[in-house]
Amino acid sequence: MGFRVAIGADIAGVDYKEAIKADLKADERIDEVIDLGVAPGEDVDYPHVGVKVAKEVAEGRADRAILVCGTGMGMAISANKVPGIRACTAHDSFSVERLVLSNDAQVLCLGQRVIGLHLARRLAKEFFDYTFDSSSASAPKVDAISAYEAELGAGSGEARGC
Ligand SMILES: O=C[C@H](O)[C@H](O)COP(=O)(O)O
Repeated sequence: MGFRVAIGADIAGVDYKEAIKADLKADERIDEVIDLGVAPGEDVDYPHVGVKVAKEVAEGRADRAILVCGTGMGMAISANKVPGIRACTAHDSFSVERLVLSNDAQVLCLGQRVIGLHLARRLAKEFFDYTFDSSSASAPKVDAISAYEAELGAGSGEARGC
């Protein structure tokens, strides 16, 4: 079974998002591309798109996601607010490899104002070359991130009286 991929951008990233979406649709490793905006010409601030796309992954409707804004950084910061999400900007091949193999990240963030279109398209493609190995030496480190998230999440829930 192939990947279900959610994709999103703000107005500063929509051109790359459209190009990457077309590439993903032509990629035989990908079963479904879920475009959560923005549409060309539409202007929605990046946190709203980043969280919406991250929830698509966290709630199980997508396996991975790609987010594009001006730098990739605002999208990453926003997506990481969704529990269970590991998102980061990666603008070189080695970082994209380690993003999956070291960090088990589900979300790749790219900056349209930082890297060229051809590199962005190449990195988006490479993101699907890798699968995290849960028996690797990296796994306990990712587990530690999840444990901190659970501990801190439980604490804040209690503080809110949830
Ligand atoms: O990280 C934020 C993005 O780069 C966004 O596209 C632009 O944000 P700004 O308009 O606040 O610079």
